[in-house]
Amino acid sequence: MAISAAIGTPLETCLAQAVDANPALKDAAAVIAAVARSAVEISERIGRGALGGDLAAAGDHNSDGDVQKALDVIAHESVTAALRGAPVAEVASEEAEEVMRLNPDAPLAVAIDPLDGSSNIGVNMAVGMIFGIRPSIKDPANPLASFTTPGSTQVAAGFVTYGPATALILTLGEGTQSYVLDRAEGRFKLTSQAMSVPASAKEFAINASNVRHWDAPVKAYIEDCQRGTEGPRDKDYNMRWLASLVADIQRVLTRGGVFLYPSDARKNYARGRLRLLYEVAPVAMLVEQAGGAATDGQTRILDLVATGIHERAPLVCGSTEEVSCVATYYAGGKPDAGRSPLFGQRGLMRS
Ligand SMILES: O=P(O)(O)OC[C@H]1O[C@](O)(COP(=O)(O)O)[C@@H](O)[C@@H]1O
Ligand SMILES: [Mg+2]
Ligand SMILES: [Mg+2]
Repeated sequence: MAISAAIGTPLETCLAQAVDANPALKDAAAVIAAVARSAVEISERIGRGALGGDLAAAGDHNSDGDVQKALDVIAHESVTAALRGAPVAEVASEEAEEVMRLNPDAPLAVAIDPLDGSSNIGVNMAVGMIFGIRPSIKDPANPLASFTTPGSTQVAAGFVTYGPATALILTLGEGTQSYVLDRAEGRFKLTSQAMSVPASAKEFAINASNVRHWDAPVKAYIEDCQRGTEGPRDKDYNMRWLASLVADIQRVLTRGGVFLYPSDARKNYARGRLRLLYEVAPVAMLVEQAGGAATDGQTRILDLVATGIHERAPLVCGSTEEVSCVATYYAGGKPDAGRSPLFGQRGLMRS
């Protein structure tokens, strides 16, 4: 349901309007309201910085082998407590090894990254939360059933960015909206009814320290971006990398660009770093709903099916021109955009 409410309308009112227009969204709206309440709590905690204790204090390891920081655990506890009061049967959280069972008869399942961008905890940089909401599939023989369907089965998805402003980026399956936390009132208010990713862009985001591990197509694509107007892309690119998926994607949703966390040759990185259910699939839905594209290099993310709740997937997403250009490199080609002959001549002229 596209949101037609005026800018500044509270989230709860926008959700109520969406439910009026499509009653099937009632349960998803209740889940989103619960997630938003938790986000307000976490935002306040983050806003206190070191005054609220050492949020970066190291604890145990999570299912992926990452060290859990204090804020990872605080966020997980806050959001799962909120979801207990919502129509949620199962939760797949980054910070829990197994699927958590909440309200067995409830209609929905939620995949959640309670705290995204953990390396930014404690240094006053943007972090966030990511979630994808799916139908709960009641299959006693398969405890993972709700999470082993394609990302296209998500009924809603969103993320929160705890940055200079706390923002909620949301899709209920038709368009992507943004909200900002009004700190004085402790609630989110609509700031964009329809985010739109420009089709072409001149910014790429990738952790360039991994260049020696990348696959040949990613290396070739980034090299050609770096060659700027002297290469086949014929435009000068800028690079941005915040090490916080939510913040990088909020930028891409706002002014375009491409984000890549590709597979690479490091141990355990054959499918990149990001997790399919609670990072990659929700982001893909948000980006597609804003007119962008999301693939694993070649295949549409929303067609991928997880086989385990912490499974990873490579992610290439953002402006359609860039995402399809990366796919061209993966398919063994080079972009021509009608430019190859000219580029050849210019290359000759410049040599
Ligand atoms: O440290 P790297 O390899 O650049 O990875 C950064 C990526 O890892 C993440 O922090 C992974 O998320 P978590 O912090 O939830 O584990 C992304 O937000 C970010 O894009
Ligand atoms: Mg994350
Ligand atoms: Mg996380």
